[in-house]
Amino acid sequence: MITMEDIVREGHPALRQKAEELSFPLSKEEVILAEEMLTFLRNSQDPEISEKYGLRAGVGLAAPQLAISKRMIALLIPGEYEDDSPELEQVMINPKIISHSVEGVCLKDGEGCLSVDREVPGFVVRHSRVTVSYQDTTGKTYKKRFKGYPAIVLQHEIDHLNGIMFYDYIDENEPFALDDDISVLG
Ligand SMILES: OCN(O)CCCc1ccccc1
Ligand code: NI
Repeated sequence: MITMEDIVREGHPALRQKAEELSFPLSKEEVILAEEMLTFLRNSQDPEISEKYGLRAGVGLAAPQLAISKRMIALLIPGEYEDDSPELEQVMINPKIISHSVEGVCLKDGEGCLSVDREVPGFVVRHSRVTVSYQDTTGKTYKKRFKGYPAIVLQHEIDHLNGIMFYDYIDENEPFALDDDISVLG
């Protein structure tokens, strides 16, 4: 199972590389990796398992965070209430933002990252809405629109495939500076 030891931290070259597209059919190892990434997110959100294995809760994970420079991400965004089904539970292969809104959004409390063992305060302004094409592990292609928190998480993960970290967007001099047309979420 994937644990925190498998997640590389800032300074590791994989976090600053452009990851390679995967070709289909996926290898057995790649299919297993996809399942393991989603399982990590489920475990990280489970009070008992996360406590037992010392997992930081995550709603997304990108293969480069495992020092695997491949364009694969996993997303597990809980529903609004405890017993709801997840808002988004998906492994995306070769995800690509094919269009996005002009409007911007950011999370009121900023962002964090499993590969960053420190707080980096500041607003991370992202596209409010994105249209993403991706494939699932069988190679089936999808084109879907996302908004709100899922859109933010998705952009954070796709950034990892391009060697971008959330704090790259934070203005060092004015971390909480905001243009007045940016909506703040959360
Ligand atoms: O790359 C995944 N990861 O580091 C876990 C945190 C994901 C995440 C946290 C805050 C806002 C967007 C995305
Ligand atoms: Ni991250």
